[in-house]
Amino acid sequence: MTSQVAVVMGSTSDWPVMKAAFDRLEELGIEAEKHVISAHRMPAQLQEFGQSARDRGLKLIIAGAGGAAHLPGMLAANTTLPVIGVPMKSSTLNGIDSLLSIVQMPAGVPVGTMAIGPAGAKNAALYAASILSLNDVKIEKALNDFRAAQTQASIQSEEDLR
Ligand SMILES: Nc1c(C(=O)O)ncn1[C@@H]1O[C@H](COP(=O)(O)O)[C@@H](O)[C@H]1O
Repeated sequence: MTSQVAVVMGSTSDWPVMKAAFDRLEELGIEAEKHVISAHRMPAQLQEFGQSARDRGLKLIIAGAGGAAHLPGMLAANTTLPVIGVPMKSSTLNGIDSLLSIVQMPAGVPVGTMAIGPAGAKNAALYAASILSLNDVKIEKALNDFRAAQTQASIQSEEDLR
């Protein structure tokens, strides 16, 4: 089956965080593939990946990177598919560098930017699911089920506290 979403990261060191996005997509029944493609270290591969993404049948790209995190923006520069960026928490600047590199795109080339770290990675998958649910009732149902389970877990944790 063709993947609907590509989870792309700048380094294998980003995988422990980006796995949260990949796993959440899987839980929602969304076919995904994963790649390490650095805009800085693999510029030709990055361009080729971005420019062929739509023709390969992908619907959306989730891109995680840290530090001078140009990967999501450079993917967005090479495709008109939606790109969702996830800033990694960097060791020196706590991910503020990653966040600002991803969020401050020039007008004309948008990247939908999530929060720093694992919460951002999980929300990237949920946000991707919301977009795909516009044309897919199975994903819409999976999202509704996820929300209902989340609400139930919160109610239960409140009751456990008493
Ligand atoms: N921000 C980028 C890009 C890019 O934007 O092209 N390529 C790698 N990186 C980031 O460098 C950090 C350290 O990478 P290494 O652990 O490989 O040294 C990672 O968080 C990666 O996303």
